[in-house]
Amino acid sequence: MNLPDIHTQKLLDCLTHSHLGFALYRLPWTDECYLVLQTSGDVEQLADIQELNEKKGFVVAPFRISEEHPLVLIRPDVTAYDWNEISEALSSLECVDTLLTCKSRQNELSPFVSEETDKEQYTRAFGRFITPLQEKQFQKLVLSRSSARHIGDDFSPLGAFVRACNNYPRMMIYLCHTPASGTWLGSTPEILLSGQGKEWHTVALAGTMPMQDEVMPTNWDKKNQEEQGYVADYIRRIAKKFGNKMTEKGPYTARAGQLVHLKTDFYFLLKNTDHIGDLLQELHPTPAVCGLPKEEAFRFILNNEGYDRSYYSGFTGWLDTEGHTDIYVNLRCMEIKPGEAILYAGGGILASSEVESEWVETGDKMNTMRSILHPDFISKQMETIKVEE
Ligand SMILES: C=C(O[C@H]1C=CC=C(C(=O)O)[C@@H]1O)C(=O)O
Repeated sequence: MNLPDIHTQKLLDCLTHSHLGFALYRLPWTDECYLVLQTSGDVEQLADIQELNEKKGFVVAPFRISEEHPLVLIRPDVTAYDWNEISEALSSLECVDTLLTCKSRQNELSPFVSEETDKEQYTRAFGRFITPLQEKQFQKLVLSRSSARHIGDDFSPLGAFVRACNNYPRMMIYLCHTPASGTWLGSTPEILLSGQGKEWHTVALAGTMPMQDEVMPTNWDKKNQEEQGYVADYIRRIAKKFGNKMTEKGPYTARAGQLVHLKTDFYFLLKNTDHIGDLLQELHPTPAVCGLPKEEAFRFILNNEGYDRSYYSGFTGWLDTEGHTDIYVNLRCMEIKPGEAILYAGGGILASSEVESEWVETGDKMNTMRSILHPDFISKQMETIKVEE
């Protein structure tokens, strides 16, 4: 994907610190992106996921809905597809001149935390997670962490979005901003729910290995298979509850950037598209980001993980049950703030998990975003890490 013309680049970057809500997203294996923009009023904030029933717009849902992290819906006052349409749509906005003068607000940077301290905190959290797993209170728990990275004043969120599109053809890439949720950029491999009419699709994605010199490893150990099996059992049950004629493909090895995961696809005929919010409510948070049993794991994570997941491991994407819906789990993502980016990643923990390999895995997952942070990284990355296809 090329960058749009310079005026459009500037406008899209300005939108990330404006009072408007917008999302730019590109679906896997496509080369053009969509723009969804709400041109007036505050974005809608919903009290719970079920309120998404019969709604249309771009959804940004946190891991847990709170006053600080509301579930937001961007009303599609303007929608456009490809840079030509997007440029035209933006240029004809009434507020275009005001937009160009929008300055980003100053932000107090997160205190510097060394890699060592990060690891110590993670290790302590791992200790809190592994004990109840070994005592069989949980079958699985997902432990995650965040890490702040400095970004220069000249950082362009749009530039990073385009780099992500070019580096990760298999992923859904999005750049989204609302005053209520902040600015987020992600490159996610995990569909939560997509479809149109009666035909719908969801996946069970779990288990991780690094790519081996552009070759996909397929030697999945018992821990990874078990971890993905839990997710698949859960998704299968929900898909059967809300759908008919379910078919299943997998598990198979699927690439996501410089990682591979185990994936099962579930295709089904949705009984009632008016209840999409109910279905999302039951799917989220899946055991790929939370744990089992679900409610207990959700509470355990909130009380013991030791930090705020915010919108990481929530879900995001386009919702339109009269057209097409493409909603993804918010993984391999970062929040962009003035001067810094907060990167997030986690991994499934079972009683047999080991802290060192889990720590390394979260770092590998964070590299998905880290590698698009700096413009000069693009050439370095081309040399050292081949682009996916
Ligand atoms: C929780 C994340 O990934 C999930 C998706 C695929 C594989 C995962 C794993 O192997 O643990 C996780 O369940 C993340 O990227 O932060």
